[in-house]
Amino acid sequence: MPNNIKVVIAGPRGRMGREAVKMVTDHDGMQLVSVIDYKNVGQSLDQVEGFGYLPESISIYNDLDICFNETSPDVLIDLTTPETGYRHTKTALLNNVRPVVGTTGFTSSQLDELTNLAEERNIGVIIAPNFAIGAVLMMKFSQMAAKYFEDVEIIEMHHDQKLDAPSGTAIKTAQMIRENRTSKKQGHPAEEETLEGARGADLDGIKIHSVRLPGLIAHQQVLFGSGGQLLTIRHDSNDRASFMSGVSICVETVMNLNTLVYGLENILD
Ligand SMILES: NC(=O)C1=CN([C@@H]2O[C@H](COP(=O)(O)OP(=O)(O)OC[C@H]3O[C@@H](n4cnc5c(N)ncnc54)[C@H](O)[C@@H]3O)[C@@H](O)[C@H]2O)C=CC1
Ligand SMILES: O=C(O)C1=N[C@H](C(=O)O)C[C@H](O)C1
Repeated sequence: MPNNIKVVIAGPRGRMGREAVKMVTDHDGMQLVSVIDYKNVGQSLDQVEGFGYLPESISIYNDLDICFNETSPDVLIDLTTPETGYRHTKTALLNNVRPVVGTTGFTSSQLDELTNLAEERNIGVIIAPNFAIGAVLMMKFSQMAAKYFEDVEIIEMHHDQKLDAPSGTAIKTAQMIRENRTSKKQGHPAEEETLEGARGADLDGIKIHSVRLPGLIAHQQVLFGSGGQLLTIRHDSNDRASFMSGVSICVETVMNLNTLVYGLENILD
């Protein structure tokens, strides 16, 4: 396949952004046409530390409208922060650039607003809280298990530089489990927290516990319990390369969408 999908990446110096720059640069069917950052604006990415391997110059922009106008990307990959990612996604839609969003931490009203905007503009968007295929399977297996186990708690564990809690993956997992589970308040009916937060966050009765420690990357376990048995479904991303095949699938798929898709599981066969 020739270099036919033109891609811009927001957040290229980040942990995920650096992997995405490599993935797009190495991909025969994609061309990195520009990046969005607030540092080194007007310079070329190959002059920035860690990007000396790039074979050609890639302009760094801060203003999205100018970037889109001058480099005509088809797809924006956003790997930034919740506030910036939301703003970028909206601007991309208004410029007919298709967003593939890995950034987590959007509120449900922001997701609703972006869904409506995509529909109005008749343009595809993929928002994927987790691009790792193994994580998608963990979520799907958990959704299956929820038919048989009504008591479940989620423990997500991430590196200590993560901004949002709970993780986007944990929220998506709970939402998928909720589809197969009768709403239930778990634990003892009279249980009380003697230390606030001890029982974790609550999504329709599903408890979510967030761990943040140096040394971790991205891990989650979903625990299902019933009389005399415990089922644990666990996924570990030990390297951010684990997310890149999912990013690549999303970039290719978003070219043929005209609505917003929330979750990689919705586009995998
Ligand atoms: N969907 C998925 O599979 C995954 C999603 N993530 C999410 O991706 C996002 C990024 O994660 P990391 O790379 O670990 O974070 P990071 O902190 O390493 O990178 C974020 C980057 O965004 C840049 N940035 C912030 N504001 C900006 C702006 N206004 N314009 C341009 N760039 C800006 C920062 O300079 C930084 O380089 C997070 O929301 C995280 O939760 C992370 C891993 C996997
Ligand atoms: O910030 C991260 O690192 C990750 N964020 C995503 C999330 O919030 O679920 C995906 C993955 O867990 C890594």
